[in-house]
Amino acid sequence: MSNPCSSVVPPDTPLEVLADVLKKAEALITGNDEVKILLKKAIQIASGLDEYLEKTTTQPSPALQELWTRTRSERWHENYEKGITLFDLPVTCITGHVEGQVLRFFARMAKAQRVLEIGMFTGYGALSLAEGLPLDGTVVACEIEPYLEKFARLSFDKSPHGKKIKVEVGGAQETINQLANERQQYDLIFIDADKTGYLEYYKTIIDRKLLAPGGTLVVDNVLFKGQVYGSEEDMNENGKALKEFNQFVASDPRTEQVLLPVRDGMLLIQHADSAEEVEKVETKDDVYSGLNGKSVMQRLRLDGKTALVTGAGQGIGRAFAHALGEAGAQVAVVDIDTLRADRVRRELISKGIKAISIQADITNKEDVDRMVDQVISEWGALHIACNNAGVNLNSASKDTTLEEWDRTMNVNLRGVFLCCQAEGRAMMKQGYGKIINTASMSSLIVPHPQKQLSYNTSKAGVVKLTQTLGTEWIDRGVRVNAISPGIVDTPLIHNEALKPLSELWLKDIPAGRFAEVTDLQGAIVFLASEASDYMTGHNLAIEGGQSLW
Ligand SMILES: C[S@@+](CC[C@H](N)C(=O)[O-])C[C@H]1O[C@@H](n2cnc3c(N)ncnc32)[C@H](O)[C@@H]1O
Repeated sequence: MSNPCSSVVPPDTPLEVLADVLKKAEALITGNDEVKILLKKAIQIASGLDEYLEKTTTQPSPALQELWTRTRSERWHENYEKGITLFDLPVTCITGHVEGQVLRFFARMAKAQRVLEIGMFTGYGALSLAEGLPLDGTVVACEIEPYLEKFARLSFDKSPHGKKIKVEVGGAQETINQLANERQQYDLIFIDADKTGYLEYYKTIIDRKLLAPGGTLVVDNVLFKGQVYGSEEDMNENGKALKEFNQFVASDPRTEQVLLPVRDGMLLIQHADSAEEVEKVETKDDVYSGLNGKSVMQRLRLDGKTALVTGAGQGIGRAFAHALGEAGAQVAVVDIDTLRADRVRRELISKGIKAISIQADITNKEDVDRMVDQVISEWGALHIACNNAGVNLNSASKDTTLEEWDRTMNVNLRGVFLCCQAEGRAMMKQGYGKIINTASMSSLIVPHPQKQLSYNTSKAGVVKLTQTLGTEWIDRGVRVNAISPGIVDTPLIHNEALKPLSELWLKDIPAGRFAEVTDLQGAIVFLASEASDYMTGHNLAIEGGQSLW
């Protein structure tokens, strides 16, 4: 990938301007060989740096490369003449490879969740920022040109990170006023729109607290091709605006800043008052500073953790696998059905989550041991285990066959015991682990009018097993808890035989609807995270209030 600001397009950074000036001087010199040699050397150093940075920086993702190529080959001037764009946009607008990578690093280093970009153009910066965010991160990108939203979206749709980007079409000042009215806050803000608007953007961001505490504001083009420190005569309107902007920020006691000479200059700004405010605070305990320095949201993250979920090929297990992965864990998708497990594994990989699939029958001890061994040999540890696989067979108790009873107990109770035992042994060796068993609301009430003695009994057994293990293993660092879902809208309840019961069930649910598998995702992340470390043996019912009626 080459620089858009090379020979084809006018110089766009102080270095490019310098190289250009030196080349012009070289062309004018006649005779004096010594001066020529010195000029050549100066040209080499000035014009070689950007290219060297391009080469030594990690190459962009395929989606960014494609976006770059499309941006370069678009006929921007013609678009303007035909009225497709409101303004005559120069191709040098694009952030580009090195700066894009810097933005990606900033997003990662700041552990940013929420990013605001003012001035998107074709989306190179927005996509670079999105690539640096966790799966649940968001970039709001402001852009005045409606055409650019469509242009950028084509490339965003080809990237797994594109869906993190929301484009706000319109004047950026109006958009950020609206965001401030909504009391939105961002961990990272990138200003890269009309230069004469910078000061107002800055004032709105700082005065109206759009920048979250501890957040960073990054402002692009603050050197403006060297004009801000060059002679007044060479300054155009934008150069003047940026000089004034830089002076204002430098003398603002509310912020501190550093100017990095990356390409056309990137100014990093943070709130300065935090150090003084912190001094004034009397109680600086774990509540104030966060346990081990981590905020509660950071303690809910599962980065670096490894997890397995049984019955993850569909329904609740699949939702658990996605939730754990979105929170940062690497996930082993376990199912008796290889194809289903692999399908979910591929879903996770497509979202950038590290995942493997394991075929295992949880009623078979060898399979269960192999499942745990495989996770540990793949990732070195097992931190989180969700024992979710189960069956639901129904019959009036007087007619319940021994086969139904045995099958239900075999999968729902014996299988969960086998899993807990193998997982608990591995976790106790590590001194830390989280086991979450899927029980059921039927461990608390007797759902009706369907008859399901063996199911209810097995799930009550899962709760007692959870309580017993939860108290037995807590001093070895292993927490065992259960989630008891109410009636979940999974393929299981769309079974013809169960359909007539739906209306009756709905009358019993204060929430007035069945649970969606997504209703359970917050709970699984919480129970898997260190935020719930003091909870053990608990049965967490998520049933829209059904067990209370
Ligand atoms: C330098 S380009 C942005 C480059 C972009 N950050 C990137 O990563 O490639 C500036 C963009 O700001 C947009 N813009 C200019 N004035 C604006 C305004 N008042 N509100 C919103 N967008 C504006 C322009 O249409 C242009 O696309």
